[in-house]
Amino acid sequence: MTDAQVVLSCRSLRRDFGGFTAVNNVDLDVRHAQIHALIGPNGAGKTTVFNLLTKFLQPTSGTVTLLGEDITKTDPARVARMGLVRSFQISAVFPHLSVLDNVRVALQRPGGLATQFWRPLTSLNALNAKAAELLESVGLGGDLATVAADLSYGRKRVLEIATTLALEPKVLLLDEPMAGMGQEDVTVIADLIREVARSRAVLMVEHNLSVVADLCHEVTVLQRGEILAAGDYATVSRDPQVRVAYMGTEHD
Ligand SMILES: Nc1ncnc2c1ncn2[C@@H]1O[C@H](COP(=O)(O)OP(=O)(O)OP(=O)(O)O)[C@@H](O)[C@H]1O
Repeated sequence: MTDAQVVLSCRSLRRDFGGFTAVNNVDLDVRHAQIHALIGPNGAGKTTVFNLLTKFLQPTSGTVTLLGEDITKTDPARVARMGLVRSFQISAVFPHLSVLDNVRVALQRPGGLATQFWRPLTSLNALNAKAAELLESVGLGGDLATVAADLSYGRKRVLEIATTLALEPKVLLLDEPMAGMGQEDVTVIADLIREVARSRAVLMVEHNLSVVADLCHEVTVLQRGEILAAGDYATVSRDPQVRVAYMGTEHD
């Protein structure tokens, strides 16, 4: 479909839980500067695939490759340091810290831009400029002193994405970034994801199909742990099997 560089891929990925196969024979190619959606009904295996790619779960069989390196047996911390970063939901934000402090903390995490733990506390101020710049770039420049808990739901999500950007991901995995949002916030987050994906790959699980249609270059549909269809949204949404999986019918 495109020649863009593949930065994250898996082949024949499988994960069994006891006698139950949650993910089977999954091949994915996630490309630089593209947004790739992983969709499918509840229980299709999306979260398990995310866990396998980030190495929170070990595959039963198959391989995972990041930036040309086989990471099938690599531990999750190293995978994160290599640039595969997963954005968790809003709980990842410290509610009682200011917006600026949330990003300063993120900048100091292992893999963040600044990891000089041995420096005195006052040197944290040196991070202010970097944190402010990052927050400016995501549209939170006017909220540096706001306590995170006081942000609107949508802006909390923007902050949460900003804290993951502090880790300078090469591949960003987003788990239902639009969950629980009204249309106004969906538009803000969609614009942010589009911007973020200009310089990195994004793989996202998303239930909102109009967001997927609008935002994603490539769509992989999972059902019962296996790939049902893959391609651009127009192709995938025309697929009779996908229509049955989503709507229980092939008809409009
Ligand atoms: N640790 C586990 N032990 C046993 N079964 C599991 C485990 N984790 C997931 N499963 C099963 O694997 C299947 C896929 O689950 P998964 O959470 O990956 O689906 P999903 O597509 O993310 O679903 P949802 O959209 O509801 O979040 C489900 O049937 C689930 O019950």
